[in-house]
Amino acid sequence: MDQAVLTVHKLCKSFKRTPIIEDISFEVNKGEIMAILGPNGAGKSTTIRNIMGIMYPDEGEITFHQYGKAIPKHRIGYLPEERGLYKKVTVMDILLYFADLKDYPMNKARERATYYLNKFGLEGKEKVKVEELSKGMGQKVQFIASIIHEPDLLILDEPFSGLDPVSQDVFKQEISTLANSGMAILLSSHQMNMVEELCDRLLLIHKGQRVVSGTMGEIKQQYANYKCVIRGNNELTTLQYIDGVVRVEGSEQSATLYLEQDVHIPSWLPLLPRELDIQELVIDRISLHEIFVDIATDKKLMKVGDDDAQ
Ligand SMILES: Nc1ncnc2c1ncn2[C@@H]1O[C@H](COP(=O)(O)OP(=O)(O)OP(=O)(O)O)[C@@H](O)[C@H]1O
Repeated sequence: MDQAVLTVHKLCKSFKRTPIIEDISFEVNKGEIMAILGPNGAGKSTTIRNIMGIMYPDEGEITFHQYGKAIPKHRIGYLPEERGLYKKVTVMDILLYFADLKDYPMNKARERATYYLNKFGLEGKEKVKVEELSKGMGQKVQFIASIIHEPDLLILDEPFSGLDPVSQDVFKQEISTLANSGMAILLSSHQMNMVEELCDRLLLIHKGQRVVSGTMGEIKQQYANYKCVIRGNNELTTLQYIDGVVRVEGSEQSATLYLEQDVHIPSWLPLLPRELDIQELVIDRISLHEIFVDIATDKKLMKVGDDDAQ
């Protein structure tokens, strides 16, 4: 049975009477990685800031199950979108400071700080001032600061932005390890590949509204239709009129045919005209990235408001 750590219920928030978040609901369970996805300006950070009590919802409820409505600051870790640490302080001092803010024992904090600094390739940086770190190093220190006190719930606003691919992988692995140890994790991102590989469930919002939500498996099954890439010299209009094709993108040399939902591939393949020039043919499901782009660019009419995916 899933154990909910955080529930957001029918959250609404407007700025100057303009609705920014409309009726957003989701849960984050123990040991689970939940992602809020959405294009720039979708309302991801606003949702997180309402959870963190940085701003207040106009409507809706936020519940921290074991702790009720009050934000259990000692049990939450938070990596804000606005990065920044006190510049003149050393790395170890800043980490101990954050632990102290959460009343975490100093000896344990020092141990954990050393462990994570080593893990993130920052060994020997304990006495270096924050201002001397590179941007990525600073982000790693800030990440450590968010988990130093062993929170039950970790909220990461765009954790991968500004990191090189190696550091992204280090973060990804660590987030996964933390979830396996029982932490409930909510993260926002627009890096689809990361979310696809890392997260158990996701909520895709667009213009402040839920567009898609569910487990990765449910979302792929429901929205990730097949696509067929054909390399060869073919007229795009010929391809467009093949049964089961929703739209065609690409060039006459390499075209991508997006297929209708529920197309049965063995039945569809014989529908390809015999005169097609096929040098290469690949059939695959569309990726989360493509689902996201389709929605963000309003290419596909998604089922807004369907409750069966959650
Ligand atoms: N304090 C504020 N006052 C007025 N409008 C705001 C405020 N904060 C956010 N907004 C608006 O709310 C919308 C959502 O912003 P938000 O930062 O939540 O988006 P986001 O999904 O996190 O985007 P990004 O991926 O670009 O960080 C935007 O249109 C933004 O301009």
